Amino acid sequence: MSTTYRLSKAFRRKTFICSDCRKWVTEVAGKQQRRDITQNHLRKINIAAREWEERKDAVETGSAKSILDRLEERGLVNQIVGTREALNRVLVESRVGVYCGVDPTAASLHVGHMVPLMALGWMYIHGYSSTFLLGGFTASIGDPTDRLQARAEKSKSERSQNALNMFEQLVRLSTNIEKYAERKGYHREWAWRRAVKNNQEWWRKVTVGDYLKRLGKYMRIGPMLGRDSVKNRMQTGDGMSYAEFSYPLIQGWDWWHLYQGGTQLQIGGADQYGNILAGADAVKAAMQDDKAFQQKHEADRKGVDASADPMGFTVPLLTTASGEKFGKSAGNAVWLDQQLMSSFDLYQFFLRSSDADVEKYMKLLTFMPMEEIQQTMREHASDESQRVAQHKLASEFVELVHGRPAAQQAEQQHRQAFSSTLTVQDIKAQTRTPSSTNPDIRPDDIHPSLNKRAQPLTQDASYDINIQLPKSLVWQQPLSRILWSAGLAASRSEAQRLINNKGVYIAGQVGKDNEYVPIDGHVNYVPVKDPKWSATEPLLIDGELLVLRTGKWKKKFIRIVPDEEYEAKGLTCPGWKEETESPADAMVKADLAGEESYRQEGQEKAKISEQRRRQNSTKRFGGFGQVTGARMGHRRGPQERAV
Ligand SMILES: N[C@@H](Cc1ccc(O)cc1)C(=O)O
Repeated sequence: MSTTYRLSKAFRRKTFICSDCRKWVTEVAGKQQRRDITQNHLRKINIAAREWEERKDAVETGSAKSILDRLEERGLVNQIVGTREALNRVLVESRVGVYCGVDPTAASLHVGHMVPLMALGWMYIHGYSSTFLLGGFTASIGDPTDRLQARAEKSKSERSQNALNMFEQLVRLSTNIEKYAERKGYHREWAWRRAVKNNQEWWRKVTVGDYLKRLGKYMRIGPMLGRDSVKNRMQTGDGMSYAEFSYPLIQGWDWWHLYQGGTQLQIGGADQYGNILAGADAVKAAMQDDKAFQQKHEADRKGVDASADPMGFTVPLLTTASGEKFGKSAGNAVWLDQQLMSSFDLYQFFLRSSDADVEKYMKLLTFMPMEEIQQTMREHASDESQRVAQHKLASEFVELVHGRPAAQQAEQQHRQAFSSTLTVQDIKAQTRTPSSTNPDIRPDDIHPSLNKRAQPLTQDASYDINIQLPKSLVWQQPLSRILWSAGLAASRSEAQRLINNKGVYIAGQVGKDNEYVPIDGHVNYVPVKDPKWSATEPLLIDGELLVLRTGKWKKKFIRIVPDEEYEAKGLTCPGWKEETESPADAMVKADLAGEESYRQEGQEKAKISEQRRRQNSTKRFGGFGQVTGARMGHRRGPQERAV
């Protein structure tokens, strides 16, 4: 038997066609499976190989840009592991595989994750076989990169819930990337390959013996000890567990696993340079150890001009023009899950981008061609108040992550709610009829809300500007409580802070005697000045409609319904019945608390070791109860108990 045709000069897979029996042979762990091959399939392989050659020629003769040039021009490349020349060569030469991993440390991806995933998306739509990897196993160890303290241990059920959510999200995202690219003129080709994997799949089977013999044996601890994350932990942080110390090798093993199927490249966030570098060494070591693989690999690569070394690159950290970490809006993480952040809110988040940032975000976070971005910026410059570029960015991004119907709906709602000619009549119409007037929107396009926040009027939009609340939660209730129930604040205390800071507005007008009166024509907002103010009823439009705004952008049109009706509809919201804070709110809070402590770490190095010493001694005296007590206190303060 000999191999006459290999798909894998381009793909480098262990799949080939047997010259004797003319069948597909797939080799898995030394075992061969044979399948019939159709002429049609052969033809497709030939076409794909020819197209690749043509593209390669075009790049080599300078008539087309290489993928690396394209990524760089959009600002998607930060540091390269390996040399730029070698990386460019590899990418021009063959359809190498590429992967990017994400650890499910929360229930949802957030905006910051999107930068490396966009780089992966670009590679996918240029024909490189792409793996979206979920670090189900690695998350249980916790990447110690740039952290002075180990991540808080999560329960097994929380970990698996997070992994399930995020896996599903990655599947949806990879499909959306394809759909979105289609609209941008990148039509799916037969040779495009994408996969979503969970590293649990192989870690379940790896034995300690395998790991130590095939990888551990070759890795020197000198360079590993020299990494900043390790040094900082040893000197000023909490010390480091053996598992965390091994994290880069474990990530490296993932790469080795994928490398055997042709994944030569890894992409990561800005902080992943060290892990990718260590991973490249690990792959080389494991390859040296596996003589059989090496021989087969070399045979497969005959005629390929480029290096077979594992390579990679990192993308830049997403920041605002003023240098802040992007992805936290008014203290909240910008989640991509519609159950945690509605399309409307996500749209709004991007609508708030500054003029100095918007172009950069379009390059990093959309598939808009460069010419379209420039054209949009020119239009934007002619009247910045229209926020043309921000609207464009928002609608492109929402389309990418939530799909086109959701983006269209969010845009429509925004344009309406923020138009200067908005009238009470408009709001009444909007809250009475289903908010999705767009015929393209089907319930399947927008997945239903499972979360406990205020529910929308219709089933086919998750969170939106129109909500209903039961009368008992509004009537004679403090405004802070209404804000919380309406989803405008993550807790009652946060709501109270907003009111104290004069960040809450209510649709109405101030009458002759300085009293509030409801509006009836154009919508006007008055700031709530009195922190204890609770006189909401006189401001209800027609006795049933309340319009609230927090800050400049967040609005809710609230229709008040009898409690029985609210209950009959199966609706729920914070404060309703036994509901306390929703899981989503609790998550936002936990994340904020985490972020806050992370931010302070830099300044508090000395304090941390002091704290550790104190904690140790408390533990010795049975201080666990205290720790738990403090946590519970954080979740629900005394003033937040049910009234
Ligand atoms: N360590 C990566 C996630 C990751 C996990 C496993 C991998 O193989 C690759 C990447 C991060 O924290 O962002």
